[in-house]
Amino acid sequence: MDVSGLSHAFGPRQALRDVGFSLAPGDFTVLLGLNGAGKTTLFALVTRLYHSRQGRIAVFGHDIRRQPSAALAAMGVVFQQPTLDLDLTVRQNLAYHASLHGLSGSRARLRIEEELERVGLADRRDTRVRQLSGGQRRRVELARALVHDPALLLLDEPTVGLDIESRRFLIDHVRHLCRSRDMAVLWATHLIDEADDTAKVIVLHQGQVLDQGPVPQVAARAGVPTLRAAFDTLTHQHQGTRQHQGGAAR
Ligand SMILES: Nc1ncnc2c1ncn2[C@@H]1O[C@H](COP(=O)(O)OP(=O)(O)OP(=O)(O)O)[C@@H](O)[C@H]1O
Repeated sequence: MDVSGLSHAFGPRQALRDVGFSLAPGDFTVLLGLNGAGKTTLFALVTRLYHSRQGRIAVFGHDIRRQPSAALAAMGVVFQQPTLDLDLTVRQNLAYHASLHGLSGSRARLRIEEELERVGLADRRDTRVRQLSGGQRRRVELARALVHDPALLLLDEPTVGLDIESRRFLIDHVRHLCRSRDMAVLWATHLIDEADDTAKVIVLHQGQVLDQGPVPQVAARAGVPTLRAAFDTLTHQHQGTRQHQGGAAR
């Protein structure tokens, strides 16, 4: 996926400013930012919930404005807010999604079984979602996002509200998928420890990308040993620059 020059404002509030990055197949990239950094706005633009007026978004060659169907077909999304129908069974939720993506009959059944098997929920296929735990629901959402075999997986704060075990399962599973399917993953979070040294990171703060790249490189550029320290350094520097600019303008 290639994003360049992306900006978005809600009235006078600038939520994103000139954001750019690229994701290659097999990349596990953490979009790291505090609450309000602009992560959800970015997801909304990439998934066409909002329209981008400034900038370009292309999903493996498909421009989101000119070829929206092809671009959306190439991505799977786990939104921040749960979006399963609680009164439908696990399988019904996935079947509905599969048919939206043009999968039906035996192909859909096969793909649903494969993904439920992978997240360890094949034996809950006929259970209503309402009866599942929070961690299990998240796993169903992940299976659903993958049913149509996307080349790009987007997850917005996927571990919020999960216990340690469910969180570990989700991270390990997604990292494994990334490697085994050569899938590009964008994992948005405010939890720094979800980006280990083998991940790439995009540090998003107050709508701007402050730095991006492999975690060790981002830390080295900031002149500190860890991503946590790099995040603090970058955000403090940014704060300083803004205050300086504000002062100069007055
Ligand atoms: N619909 C909206 N109308 C006005 N302002 C908005 C709207 N949605 C987001 N914002 C503002 O845009 C900025 C970015 O918000 P966004 O939700 O994208 O951040 P975030 O990084 O996803 O944070 P969180 O994890 O809390 O959702 C914030 O200042 C927020 O208040």
